[in-house]
Amino acid sequence: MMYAANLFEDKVALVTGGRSGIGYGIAEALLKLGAKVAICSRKEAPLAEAAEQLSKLGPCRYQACDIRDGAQVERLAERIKSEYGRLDLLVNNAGGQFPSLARAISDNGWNAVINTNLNGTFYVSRIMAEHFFIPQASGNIVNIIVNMARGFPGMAHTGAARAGVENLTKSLAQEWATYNVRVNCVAPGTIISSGLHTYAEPVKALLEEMKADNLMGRHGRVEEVANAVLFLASPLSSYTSGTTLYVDGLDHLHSDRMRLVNGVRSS
Ligand SMILES: CCCCC/C=C/C(=O)SCCNC(=O)CCNC(=O)[C@H](O)C(C)(C)COP(=O)(O)OP(=O)(O)OC[C@H]1O[C@@H](n2cnc3c(N)ncnc32)[C@H](O)[C@@H]1OP(=O)(O)O
Ligand SMILES: NC(=O)C1=CN([C@@H]2O[C@H](COP(=O)(O)OP(=O)(O)OC[C@H]3O[C@@H](n4cnc5c(N)ncnc54)[C@H](OP(=O)(O)O)[C@@H]3O)[C@@H](O)[C@H]2O)C=CC1
Repeated sequence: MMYAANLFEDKVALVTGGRSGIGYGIAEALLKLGAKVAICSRKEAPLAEAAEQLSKLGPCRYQACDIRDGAQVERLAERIKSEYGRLDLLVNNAGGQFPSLARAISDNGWNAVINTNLNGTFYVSRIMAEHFFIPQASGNIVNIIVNMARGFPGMAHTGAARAGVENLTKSLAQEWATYNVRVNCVAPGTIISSGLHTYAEPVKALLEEMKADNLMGRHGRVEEVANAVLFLASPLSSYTSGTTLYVDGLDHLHSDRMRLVNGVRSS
């Protein structure tokens, strides 16, 4: 860890989807640098277990919350207010999707992915801004999206949702600059994390081919995504807002995304 050990001392951060994978890694990194952290996700038991582990590093509270439900997000904001009294950083990490050809995505499947990745991100951002960032006249939002720079064949729903988040980021960054709130995205490529375990064969088998395609010859690590978040969350990036930082070993410039379509076709 090369950032100053007290970089986030006295800062409070909310990491959605913080019970697993990339979100857990981000929460861990923030705690190591002195932050107080809250994590949320839908499944209470693994969330409580994650919070117990993370609490060994520093204060970590949890609350079950489906980011698609504004009322649950409001209750989460109230809880953060009563536990910590303020919020300095929101990491919109919760998200996901399933591989499918576009023509096979049901209306319900489409809506589930849009609601999770786009609507959920908006609800949490607006509610945390109203409760904390705007009254405090300070705040920071980092949205975890995905590399979809050249579209996302095989996961068109999430490509559309994440493109929406990227554009939302540009809008909120401008509207909320006056309140001293910065908003940025981190766009991971393929990262070795619990998220990848959710995919069935033969999509899983594609991961090796995708690794071979990558110009750095490997997949990314959770810590590499967390480090990008730390930079955007910190004063080291104080003049940066409305941008996207790729953590993808160049996949946004060079990758064969159609591999996924071929994998889904043969499944
Ligand atoms: C291959 C390399 C890619 C690298 C880049 C990206 C990597 C990652 O993002 S890894 C992170 C992955 N983690 C996750 O995706 C976990 C979270 N995902 C989910 O929770 C679900 O996928 C969700 C987003 C769809 C939300 O789930 P939920 O609301 O609980 O959905 P339901 O089970 O109620 O289903 C709603 C609707 O969606 C259809 N559906 C769900 N899963 C699939 C599937 N695997 N295949 C096809 N359709 C699916 C489901 O059938 C429902 O539709 P209807 O049947 O029409 O009612
Ligand atoms: N791993 C990778 O290669 C990449 C991942 N990403 C993105 O990074 C983020 C984290 O991925 P990763 O850690 O790998 O995957 P995980 O599946 O481990 O993490 C997803 C997290 O989001 C939570 N979550 C999902 N839906 C909701 C919801 N509606 N409300 C609240 N929480 C929710 C899940 O918890 P619960 O089920 O309890 O709700 C889980 O903790 C995701 O947005 C993912 O799409 C982007 C690019 C690449």
